[in-house]
Amino acid sequence: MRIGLGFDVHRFAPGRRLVLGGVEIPSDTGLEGHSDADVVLHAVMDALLGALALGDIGQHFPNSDPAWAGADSARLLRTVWGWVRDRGYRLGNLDVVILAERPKILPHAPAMRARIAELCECDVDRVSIKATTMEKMGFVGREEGMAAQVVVLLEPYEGGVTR
Ligand SMILES: Nc1ccn([C@@H]2O[C@H](COP(=O)(O)O)[C@@H](O)[C@H]2O)c(=O)n1
Ligand SMILES: C[C@@]1(CO)OP(=O)(O)OP(=O)(O)OC[C@H]1O
Repeated sequence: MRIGLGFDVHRFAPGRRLVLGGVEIPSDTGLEGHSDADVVLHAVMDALLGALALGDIGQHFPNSDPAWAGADSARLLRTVWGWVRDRGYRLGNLDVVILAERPKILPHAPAMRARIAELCECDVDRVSIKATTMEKMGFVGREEGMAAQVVVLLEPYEGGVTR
């Protein structure tokens, strides 16, 4: 078994799309980033990479590389998940906490769970999404941006998938 921890932060930016957990959420304010700035999938990828001691997403998809400008983070996660699968692991479970004053995350959690489960080739009941505000404290509380934290457990598995 391997455990991994991921954390990411992105600043709010008016006029940008808000993509979280591979799902576009209607909002007049999105997140700033070189890629689509999907803070949730970035933390998922860092957790997976951490579990296998493969570094972090910045090493594999540098923000100085024009190839990743506007990148769909779901596409990057597919690549990272391929590395996990090729090493003979399946997803045990994955737990996400989104730190955001807004928008309300819970109505979008089922779609995010389904998308992450699809990308990580597992049943949706292995993927959890939770959210909390920061009670108006700190950069999240001031609505400057949002953060996501993820813990993942990988299990050795000859078949490669968890269905
Ligand atoms: N962006 C968010 C933040 C919170 N929630 C949900 O509201 C509950 C209460 O949040 P507190 O920070 O006041 O504890 C939280 O447990 C989530 O269920 C949310 O959906 N989106
Ligand atoms: C995936 C990348 C690619 O530029 O996305 P960014 O939007 O730059 O986001 P960040 O979490 O700051 O760093 C990860 C990068 O590797």
